Amino acid sequence: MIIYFSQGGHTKKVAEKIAKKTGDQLYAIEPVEPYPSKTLKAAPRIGREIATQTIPEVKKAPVDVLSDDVIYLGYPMFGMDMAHAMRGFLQVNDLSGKTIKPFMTSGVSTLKMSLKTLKKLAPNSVIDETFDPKNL
Ligand SMILES: Cc1cc2nc3c(=O)[nH]c(=O)nc-3n(C[C@H](O)[C@H](O)[C@H](O)COP(=O)(O)O)c2cc1C
Repeated sequence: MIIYFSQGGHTKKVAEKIAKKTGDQLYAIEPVEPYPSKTLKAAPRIGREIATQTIPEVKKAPVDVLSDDVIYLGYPMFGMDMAHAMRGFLQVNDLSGKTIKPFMTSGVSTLKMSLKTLKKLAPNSVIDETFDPKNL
């Protein structure tokens, strides 16, 4: 299963590329209050969430979304770390015992900059830090 958050579509594109290669299904996480798809409109909210360290409420995924042992987990980098919407997802969805293959899109930030947050929010998962969708 490929679980991703994408505000502006970049991460969605990468998720879809992974799906083509692996045949996995896609699940777009759903914030209770959706972000505008136009980045100019979404940016003030994202900026506020970064400044105030606010985690938005995110819907719980259906059980079948969480049934695979391997989860590809994708998010944009916002404020040099994992997008807050993905943090909200990990707070209400338990990925214990699973292998997480994380990927991200960003301007300049690296995946590594988000791994501390990922490990904190998925403490009982195996994180494949070497995963890179380009190598699929
Ligand atoms: C409010 C805001 C903050 C951002 N912060 C960062 C950042 O800290 N580091 C970075 O490399 N890119 C940053 N970006 C760029 C996004 O990570 C990049 O455009 C990403 O591909 C967006 O993914 P999406 O289209 O799937 O939402 C930021 C973008 C926005 C709108």
